Amino acid sequence: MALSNSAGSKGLLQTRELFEYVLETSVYPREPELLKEIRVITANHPQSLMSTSPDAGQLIALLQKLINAKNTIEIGVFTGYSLLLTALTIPQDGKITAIDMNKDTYEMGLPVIKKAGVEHKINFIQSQALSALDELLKDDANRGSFDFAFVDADKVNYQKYHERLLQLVKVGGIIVYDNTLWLGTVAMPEEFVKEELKPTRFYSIEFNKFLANDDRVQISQVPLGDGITICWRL
Ligand SMILES: C[S@@+](CC[C@H](N)C(=O)[O-])C[C@H]1O[C@@H](n2cnc3c(N)ncnc32)[C@H](O)[C@@H]1O
Ligand SMILES: O=c1cc(-c2ccc(O)cc2)oc2c(O)c(O)ccc12
Repeated sequence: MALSNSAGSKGLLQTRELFEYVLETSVYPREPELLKEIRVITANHPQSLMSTSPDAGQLIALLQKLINAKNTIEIGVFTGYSLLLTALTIPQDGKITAIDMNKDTYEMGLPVIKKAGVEHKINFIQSQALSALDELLKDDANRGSFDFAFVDADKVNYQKYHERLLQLVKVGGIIVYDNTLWLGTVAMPEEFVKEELKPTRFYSIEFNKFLANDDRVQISQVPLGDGITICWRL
């Protein structure tokens, strides 16, 4: 099924044909049916573009499998594409702490999550992410307890999330940040960038430089979806 949040564009690849080739050849044939359902539901939302792209999602699931992720955290749920992806990937007794200030969008995808039989793995916290993370940090049992974190929310706060996640994610765990290439604008001269994209472009450039110099993590920035940066906690 070709419907996607980003099939109307070429992602970050050279041509739309090449992007569609990757999706049609390697991504959609392996995408679970219920994730496709979340994409269909999300397509009706005016901000459907925000959904994690299936090609990036496929790599995220692979990373989770590789490290046997069991206890995970997600900042930025929206309608639940990345949430369901994680819920389908981790084991039956795995847990996801899923944080979003908007519960209405989470509830759009919830029937599909229930149909998948994975709701029991999810602790949805409706909150500003910073305060939710600070709350988690108050309990010493949470420190170093998470195997995997996925961050896909307000880019202005990524550095603040990073400092907190470094305390919550165990050594050997992984933190993935979405949108680190911000629609390709991080490498465009500022005068060519649409006004509404400029603030996030600025924060993304600063965050990318920060991560490049952070020796608490080993990183790889991957041009899938809108750019994801994988951080391995050292
Ligand atoms: C890009 S969408 C997440 C997409 C999601 N990962 C998916 O696969 O569909 C960003 C989400 O972050 C949430 N968000 C933005 N800023 C936030 C904040 N400061 N605290 C909590 N949630 C926030 C928004 O409500 C929105 O649902
Ligand atoms: O406006 C966007 C677009 C995206 C986006 C673009 C291309 C992809 O392959 C994936 C995602 O992501 C966004 C996002 O995460 C956000 O918080 C706000 C806006 C957008």
